[in-house]
Amino acid sequence: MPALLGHRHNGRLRLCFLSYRHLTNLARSVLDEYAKKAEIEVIDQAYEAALAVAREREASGTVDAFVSAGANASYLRSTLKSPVATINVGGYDILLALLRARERSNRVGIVMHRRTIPELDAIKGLLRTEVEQGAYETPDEAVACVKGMAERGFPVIIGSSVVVEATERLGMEGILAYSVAGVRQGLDDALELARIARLENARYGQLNGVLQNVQEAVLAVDPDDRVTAVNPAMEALLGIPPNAVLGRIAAEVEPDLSLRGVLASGEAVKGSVLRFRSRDWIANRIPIREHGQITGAMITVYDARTISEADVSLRSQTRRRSNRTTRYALADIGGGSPAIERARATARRFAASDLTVLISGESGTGKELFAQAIHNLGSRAGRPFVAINCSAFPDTLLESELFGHEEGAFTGSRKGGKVGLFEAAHTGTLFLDEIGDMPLPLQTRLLRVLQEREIVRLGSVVPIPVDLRVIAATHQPLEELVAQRSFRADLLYRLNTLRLRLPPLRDRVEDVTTLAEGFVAACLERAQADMAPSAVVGPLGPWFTAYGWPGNVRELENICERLTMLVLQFGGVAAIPPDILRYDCPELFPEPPGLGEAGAAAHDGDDPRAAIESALSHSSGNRAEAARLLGISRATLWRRMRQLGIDPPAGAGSR
Ligand SMILES: Nc1ncnc2c1ncn2[C@@H]1O[C@H](COP(=O)(O)OP(=O)(O)OP(=O)(O)O)[C@@H](O)[C@H]1O
Repeated sequence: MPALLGHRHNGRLRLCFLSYRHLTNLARSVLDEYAKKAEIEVIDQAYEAALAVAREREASGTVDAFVSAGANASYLRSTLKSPVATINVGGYDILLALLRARERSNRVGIVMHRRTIPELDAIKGLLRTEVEQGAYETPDEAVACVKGMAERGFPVIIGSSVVVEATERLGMEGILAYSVAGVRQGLDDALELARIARLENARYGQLNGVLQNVQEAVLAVDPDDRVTAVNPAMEALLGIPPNAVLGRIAAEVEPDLSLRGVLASGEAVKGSVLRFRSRDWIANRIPIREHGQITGAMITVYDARTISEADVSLRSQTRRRSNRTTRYALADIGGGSPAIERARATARRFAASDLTVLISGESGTGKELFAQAIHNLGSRAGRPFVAINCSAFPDTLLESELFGHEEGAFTGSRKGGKVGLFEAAHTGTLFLDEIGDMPLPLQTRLLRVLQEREIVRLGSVVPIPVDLRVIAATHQPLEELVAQRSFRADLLYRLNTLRLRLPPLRDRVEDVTTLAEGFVAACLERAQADMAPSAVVGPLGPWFTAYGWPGNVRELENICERLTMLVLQFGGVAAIPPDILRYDCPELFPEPPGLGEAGAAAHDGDDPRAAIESALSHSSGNRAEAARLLGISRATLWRRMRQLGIDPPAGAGSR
């Protein structure tokens, strides 16, 4: 069923010739000539009867154009939507008819539909004929006109079929005004109109296809607010059967969808919000103009949820472009120690709420890992997770990173403005790492965002609502920062709603091996090596547990990567030369025991500075000799000296 007013069909052009008696008879010979060009149906009826047939043909879509004459033609044209070509009576036709009439009488009447021909008065003297003209609107008027002329002594009357019939009924002579040439012209016009109608219908068909398939609900009206187009999405929205509103006044179908305002003002109204069937919809009303004239208007209605989904996807694409994705879930958090189990259980609890979380813990204890896990476990999973390290930006840059800016907000601001991370994290989570390093003025702005849930871009005054969860992290004791007045107490209270404290690795040594095996396994997999992680970690267990892990899990991960590379290079832990092991992983491997007290001291003894200085003095500044005395490698000695700020003795060179 078409959703636009119009119809569609293929093949030969189809005409419907609607005329009455005398004209039909006149046309028959001509119609045969046109049989090659079009299918022509001839209907010999007048007025209502003709109209009923025409309507039926139009509804069934079996006719491209109609051809008719006189009153019939005007009647059809005022009622049908399809094109109607008219067979006209030209001046030459009248002249020929007059010449024929004059053979019978020099008193001739001419009765035409709706018109008289003033020029005839000028030539009637030439013809030496008395000519009386009459015009009619309805068949009854035609008959009355003919009767009047008969009474006034006009024995011959020229006119349309109705006139000829009425004249003949009075026993007088009627002459048809139409000519064969006029019929041909009418048929030619009809063919042209039919061809154009076909083109228009094809265009309609294409438009209709688009209309049927757009997701938005669409309704269009003509200048009288009558519905001319509607698509299935709109019918579904209105809860009406297909095509039930075509031709009806839109404002009566649904007052909320009225287009009268737009038709009257000619101005588009975009982005208005409608409440419909307990949902929010966004409507755009647009006038339709052709050659500057308003020929109608249309309304498109979108489900507000679609827009918010698109908004989320757009924002998360921006996020993806800036390499912000969550990689970790709770299952990726390694370790089975009671401390980490407690942290995991807390994270699970926190994920169930939407409150702000503050994660504290030393660097490398997995604060971001936990933040991602909380995000992925909660209702915002799948939405953006945007992380920013507050200590990594100068103050002003941090502000524009977080809040975004309008074009021209400051020198060097990006053309077209920039979406800030608060906006990028909309509907998701913003992870503010190293919150303790956030400058005070920005803390004030952050507090306002947490309270108001809206942001204002730099250089703008328009608040933009944001719906996000904030997870902050710190390795600094924020309470102390509050005491030193470098952190706002009220912000701390706000952030502190849910607090997750992550234990340092040294307090959960039992996790080291498990974690190490996990990191080694990942490395082996990346290198596509067929080796058990325990083959790497097992022999090194004592070293792993003896070390203090100041860098926590990040340091462990790093060392595991280096060790795995060495194992792969040398084919096994035992095959790695001790020197290389010490050189590549000095933090893990103290100098082999038994190399002397000085060596142990140089590594982690009571007074490494004194040990090194004494060895250097014994070796007269020769570093190779000092390293040998200390039982450590030259590289380790050099590194230790740098760490402790021991200058090489003068003149010692690089030996
Ligand atoms: N329990 C854990 N299981 C597995 N990997 C972990 C664990 N904890 C931390 N990691 C890893 O250690 C590294 C550091 O973690 P993360 O970046 O989360 O620490 P952080 O506390 O946020 O560090 P910083 O304060 O320096 O930013 C990451 O590569 C992370 O994958």
